[in-house]
Amino acid sequence: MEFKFSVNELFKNPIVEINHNLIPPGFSGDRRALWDSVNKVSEVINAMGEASAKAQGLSKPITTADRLRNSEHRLYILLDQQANNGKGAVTGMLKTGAKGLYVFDRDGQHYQVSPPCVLDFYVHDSRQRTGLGKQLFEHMLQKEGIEPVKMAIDRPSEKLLGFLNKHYGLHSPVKQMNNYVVYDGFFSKASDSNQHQEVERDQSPAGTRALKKDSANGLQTSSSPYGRYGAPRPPCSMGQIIHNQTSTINKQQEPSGSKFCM
Ligand SMILES: CC(=O)SCCNC(=O)CCNC(=O)[C@H](O)C(C)(C)COP(=O)(O)OP(=O)(O)OC[C@H]1O[C@@H](n2cnc3c(N)ncnc32)[C@H](O)[C@@H]1OP(=O)(O)O
Repeated sequence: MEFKFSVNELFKNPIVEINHNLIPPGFSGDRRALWDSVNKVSEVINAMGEASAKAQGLSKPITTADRLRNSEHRLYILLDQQANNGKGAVTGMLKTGAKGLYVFDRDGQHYQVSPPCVLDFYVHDSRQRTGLGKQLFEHMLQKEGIEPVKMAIDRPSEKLLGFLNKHYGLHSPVKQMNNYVVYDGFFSKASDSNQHQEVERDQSPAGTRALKKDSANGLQTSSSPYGRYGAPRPPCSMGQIIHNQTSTINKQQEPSGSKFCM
């Protein structure tokens, strides 16, 4: 995507990270230059946000300069510095950020988590399937020190599911009621000590559940160590409904209606 101004002058590197202050990395200049740069960054974000929404068939953009300004999200912007007669062009964007979510694993066990999420990902239509998405995604993984499997994906398109499968071997997504998708490794607890995510308190009413932060994605399981609450629980039918495992539900004898694990 080309702009009237030089994106090469605005952004000094082929991939830049923008946060809520909308200031391009490495900016130097007076107040007037700052105002001008922030306006140009906003124009880039709004144009890419709109193109992304259009590509995903959304009625309105989920990425705008205003929304970024009022969030803790990070937006990675990918440039082609050779394009547009040396002025450069913007070829991709990727927005990430932590979200407080309830997620269910395949057994219906629920977790309160605040994982890093893929929120909006777009490569310009004319440049898709040429490896730019991988380049941008890899940069993000490295900057955020996270594995793809530890991220939650907000309402992924078929293209993104294909992308994650092809490049990271992620398959059989665990679809959530909130339209997020996670993968099986999301729930594993191994090798996460070097990752840092915010831990949230459980909202369970009685406060009887012990909470633990277990993993990169802020995974917390609800566990009740004492008495009958410590006994293994049967599969949760709500979880099975969510994950479309109707055959399992039918096999169970449930005389008095559905059972909820909450
Ligand atoms: C949370 C969210 O943001 S969901 C929305 C994700 N964004 C979109 O769907 C917008 C339109 N799509 C895109 O912008 C891009 O295709 C992206 C961002 C998903 C991937 O970026 P790309 O630069 O195309 O990826 P890259 O070239 O590195 O990898 C290509 C792989 O992605 C997947 N992919 C990309 N485009 C397509 C497509 N049209 N159909 C099916 N799979 C596709 C395939 O696995 C492809 O490998 P293949 O060509 O061997 O089949």
